[in-house]
Formats: sequence, structure tokens, C-alpha cells
Amino acid sequence: MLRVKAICLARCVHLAASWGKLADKYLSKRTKKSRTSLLNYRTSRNNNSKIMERKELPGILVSEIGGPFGVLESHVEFLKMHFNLITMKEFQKSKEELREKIKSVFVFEGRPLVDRELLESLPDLRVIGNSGVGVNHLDLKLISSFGVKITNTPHAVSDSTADIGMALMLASARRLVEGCDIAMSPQTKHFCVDWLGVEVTRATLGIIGMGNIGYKVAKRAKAFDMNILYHNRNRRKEEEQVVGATYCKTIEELLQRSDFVMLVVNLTSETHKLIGKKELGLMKPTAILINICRGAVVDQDALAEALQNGIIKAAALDVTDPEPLPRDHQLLQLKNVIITPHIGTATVQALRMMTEEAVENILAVLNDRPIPSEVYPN
Ligand SMILES: O=C(O)[C@H](O)CO
Repeated sequence: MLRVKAICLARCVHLAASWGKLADKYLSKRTKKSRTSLLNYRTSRNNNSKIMERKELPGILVSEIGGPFGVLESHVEFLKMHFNLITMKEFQKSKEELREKIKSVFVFEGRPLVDRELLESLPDLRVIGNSGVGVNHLDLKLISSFGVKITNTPHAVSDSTADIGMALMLASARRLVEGCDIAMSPQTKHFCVDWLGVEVTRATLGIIGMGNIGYKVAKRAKAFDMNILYHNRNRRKEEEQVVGATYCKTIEELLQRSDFVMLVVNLTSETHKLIGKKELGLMKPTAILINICRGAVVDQDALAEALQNGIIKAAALDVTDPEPLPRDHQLLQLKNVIITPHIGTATVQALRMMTEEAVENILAVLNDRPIPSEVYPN
């Protein structure tokens, strides 16, 4: 009997051990797979580093290291694994020595400025890698006329920007900033608010621009049981079905039917002041406008007027034109506006992925591989 018990116990232990091993194997496989981060690049570069000297790496021009418009310090090591990193300051100092080394420019927050002068001083330049999706700060035609490719990072930015869209919609609907002011004010003795918010649940959200970000907004809105309308140059039937969205052929129809209107388009000559007096006039007086793309998509004077006159109820903006607005701008005086400082991609994860996506694009151009995200002039 004792022997049987011992055998049973041994079997159980063996079984548990093999499950453990299996689980370990499975988990490490999953962890490795989900880690599509700097680490992957690091590993592959480390293997190559034995055969590749730093001086052989292609030169990449960056604005500066650190500072609000510079490459994040934590990304420098990663960039240096693939490139010979040259800052604008270094380039200005030794132009003649460096000009032929620079094959790419890494543009972050619109810096460095890529103008004719810069393009003319870089004879071997092959690609402008924009870190971010919006390329309105780049003269696409001019850059292309130099035979230089342009790339952007539409995938890296989509989740964080969609999150900001949802955050602004919720904050505006529930008057979060006003509530926060009351709760935190030293003057507050009792919590007594004389206003009510509105719910986003089951309300109608109209999304103008169903690209990567617009689609991620729709996915999130679906979880709020929202009735989703969208307008886009091209109808996206597959995505429509996934999120249960309804296509509006015209912006006018979308504006008339929506409780919340979210702007998620690229800024181009066609979308400049897309939302003006006429469009605001079509919206419901209870509607809220949310802008997470570019400030110039909205006629801000018309918006301020509409907000003052009750044409629409409120606005929540992560972007303005210019940024920041002049301190005496009328939009800053209004209670029914919330403005955040263009923080759609301001997360550790998004910035890391933007750098990775930009590097992937640049390396594809430099190695004559298919380019994941190329931008073409209109
Ligand atoms: O364009 C983008 O991706 C964001 O606005 C960050 O610049």
C-alpha cells in the first residue's frame, strides 16, 4: 500500500514538473512574442555589432538630444545601434565633413526644419523619417523633388491618440475639469455643483476621418454602446462591420445627427478649416466638438463664436492653431472649452513605438526594402 502511494506521489510530482516546464515554455514564448520593442532591435544589433563598426553606420540627422523638441535621451542608445547620430549643432559646426555621411533625417515634433537649404546641403540624403503621423510641417513636394522619400508612423500613434479622444469626450461630457477645480479649490467648503453632465453611453458619436486613429476611437466607443457614425473619403466596410458603424456620405449629415463630433483627419489643403461657421451651425445645440488632429482643421474664430452663442454646447481640443494659443485668445476665456497641450502621443509607449516605427521605415529605404509607411505628396 505504501509503495502504491509512493508511486502515485512520484507520478503527481513528475506531472506537476512537466506542466511547470510546459507553462514556462509557453509563457516565455508569449512574452518574447509580445515584446516587439527596443529589445528586439537591441538583440539583433548586438549580434551584428561584432562585424559592424560604428563609423560604417549611415548618418542620421536629429534636431538635438533631450529638450522638448529633441530626441528622448532614452531613445539615443537605440538610434545609435542603427545610425551614426548627428545633431543639428554638430552638423552646423562641421558641414563639409558631415554632409555626405547623412542619409536620413529623423523629424520629431517638426524639428529639424526640413527646408530647401537643408535639402541642398545633404547630397546623399535618402529619407525623411517623421516620428508621428501628421506631416503638415513638411513640404512634401519640395522634399520629393530632391528624390528624397518621406515616411511617417501611423501605427505607433493610434492607441494613445484614440485614448486622448475618449478622455476629452468623457471629460467634456462629464465636466471633469470644472469638477476637479471645485474639489481641489481651497475655497470649497461643501461639494455642491449647480450643473449636470451628459452621458456618452448610447449617445451618437460622429467620427470625421476613419484612418487608424478614427478606427481605434470607434472600437473604444463601441465599448460605451455608442451609436457610431463616420465620414471618410473612402468607405471602410470591413471596419464598419467590426464596430457597427454607419457611414455618412456627407459631413453635413454626420454633423446634424451627432451628439459628439470627433475630428481625426490629416491636415491638408482640403481639410484646412473644414469645420467653420456653416458646419458648426449644422450641429445640435447640445453637441460637443472634439479635435485630436490639427488645430487648423477648425476655424477657431467661428468656433469661439458658436460656443459663446450656444450654437454648440462645448468643445474639447488637444490641438489648436497656433500652439499654444496667444494668452488673450477668446477660446481661453470660455468655460465650455477644455484644451490640452497636444498630448495625443505623449506616453512612454507611444513615443517608444514612434521611434521604432520611424527607424523601421528609414532602414527599409536605406536597404531598398519595401517601405512600411511611405507618405506621398498629393
Ligand atoms: O502627428 C502625430 O502623430 C502627433 O500629433 C504627434 O506629433
